[in-house]
Amino acid sequence: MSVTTGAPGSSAAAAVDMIEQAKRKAAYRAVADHFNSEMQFVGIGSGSTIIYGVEAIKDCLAKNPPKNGRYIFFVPTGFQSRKVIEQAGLMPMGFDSLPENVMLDVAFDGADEVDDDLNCIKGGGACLFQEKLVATRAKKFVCIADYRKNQTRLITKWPSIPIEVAPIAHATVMRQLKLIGSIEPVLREHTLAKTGPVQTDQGFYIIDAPFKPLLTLDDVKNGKDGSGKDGQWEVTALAHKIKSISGVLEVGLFFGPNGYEVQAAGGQGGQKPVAAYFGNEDGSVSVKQAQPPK
Ligand SMILES: O=C(CO)[C@H](O)[C@H](O)COP(=O)(O)O
Repeated sequence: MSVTTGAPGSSAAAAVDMIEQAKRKAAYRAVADHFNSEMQFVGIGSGSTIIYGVEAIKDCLAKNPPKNGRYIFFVPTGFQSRKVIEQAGLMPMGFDSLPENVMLDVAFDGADEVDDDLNCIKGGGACLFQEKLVATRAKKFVCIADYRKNQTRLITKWPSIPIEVAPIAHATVMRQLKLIGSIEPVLREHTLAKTGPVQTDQGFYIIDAPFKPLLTLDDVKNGKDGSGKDGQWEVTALAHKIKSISGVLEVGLFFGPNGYEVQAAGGQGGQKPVAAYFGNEDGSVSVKQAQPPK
């Protein structure tokens, strides 16, 4: 997760402040549209933007508390997310404590980039595996971000795909990624006091794998070749290809049918969001959303 700072009063500080306001605006709109105090189980993602999502939920609950002293359980996607839930005075529940057959009413999370089909890159904060577990356990998965993440295609501004790998396999996975067209994948390392590879909540490593900008299904329908020839991939094809490499626990591409579509087909959950909210520089919020069920 990169954080830009600047001296108070400087133009860099004003830019940071504007981005933070954009995240907060998006979070409040997303929560107003998709959360209510009658819900029972809610997923909470990781990163800097979700902090505003939890703030918005807390504000909503202060105005409309659950009736009859009922609790809402908030399911985190990792250590940071659990801390955010606890610090807000909300009730955390571990993913593995969810009763069988229970779906989350909604899951909110940030994103590193979202395309026009609502495919996402996630994992900038090294939490992709648990984020995918939670997203696919939700009736609806909702992303919150600022305008920088809103792009037509993935790998437009965000440079690479985070991939969570078993430490013992990281070198062999990097080699495989190069063979399928990744341009110089890197093992993510600490940049501050500690040296060595970043470890996820599972004790795994993260490889950041750059690719050419990814094609959407519309691009393919319009005749473009997304099969990986010359390193040019369509999102779903690339996600399956990376996931099939031995040693990969999870790929930071959230793709395929969304929760509405999966449920309409008789299944549960979907890893693609049903809606993504982007706070803009001018204070407005843009929404990309899937058609809800009739
Ligand atoms: O996927 C994630 C963590 O692994 C985050 O949700 C994503 O990186 C967005 O973070 P931020 O809200 O700080 O921009």
